[in-house]
Amino acid sequence: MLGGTFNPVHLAHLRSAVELGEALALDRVHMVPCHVPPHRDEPATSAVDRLAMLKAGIDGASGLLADDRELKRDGPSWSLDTLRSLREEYGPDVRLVMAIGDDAFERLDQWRAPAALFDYAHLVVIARPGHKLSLPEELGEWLKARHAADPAALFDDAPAGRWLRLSLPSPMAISSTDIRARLCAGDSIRFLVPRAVERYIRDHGLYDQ
Ligand SMILES: Nc1ncnc2c1ncn2[C@@H]1O[C@H](COP(=O)(O)OP(=O)(O)OP(=O)(O)O)[C@@H](O)[C@H]1O
Ligand SMILES: O=C(O)c1ccc[n+]([C@@H]2O[C@H](COP(=O)([O-])O)[C@@H](O)[C@H]2O)c1
Repeated sequence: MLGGTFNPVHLAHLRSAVELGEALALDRVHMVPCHVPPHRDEPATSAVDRLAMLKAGIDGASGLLADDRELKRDGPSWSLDTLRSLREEYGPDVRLVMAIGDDAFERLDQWRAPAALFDYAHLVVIARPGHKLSLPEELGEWLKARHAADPAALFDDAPAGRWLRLSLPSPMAISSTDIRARLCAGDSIRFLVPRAVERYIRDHGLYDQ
């Protein structure tokens, strides 16, 4: 599972999903747009538009799924509920992985029931270019016991419960914030998002361009 606000989805999200799947030999990657982001202001762009852009961006790519399960729940889109629902779908024995970028990982201690997340999935932290990972001391200490040295160790003994930081082959310094700023300024976003996402943004007049 790779969750996100995806406001809008960009090539680093999509490339990360593909490379994550390959690096860990995953059967599929559920890309899950949040309905109501738990720890940031509600985006001006609706969850329906963000999901539609994600679908357009994935464009049938093998192994990637645009997963709308958070849009079906009201209230904050807690990842704990999403993992619980994936675990129910796949059963107790399948290895589940939740992937998040460095920036999200640094704030894990502010998430809802962070320890309980590990009951449902492994956590993989994707190195984000231009970002030096810096964990609050207490969070770093707490995570030590759950650290896996490599992907083999991550999957060694249990379908959930450990974490690992991964540097993927094609890191990209792209962010949705930067894309929104470019659109606001009337600048090009060509080659930062898939062509179909660019078209959707234009056709729906999103981001005040
Ligand atoms: N360039 C990137 N490289 C690696 N991981 C990324 C990158 N951009 C986003 N992520 C990760 O993907 C997940 C979803 O990201 P999100 O939708 O918040 O995109 P974003 O570009 O960080 O958006 P914003 O700039 O609005 O915060 C998060 O876990 C985030 O850390
Ligand atoms: O469950 C939580 O408490 C929680 C708190 C902050 C973020 N998340 C999830 O982390 C993912 C990345 O968040 P964001 O804000 O970087 O798009 C996204 O799926 C969010 O729903 C989840």
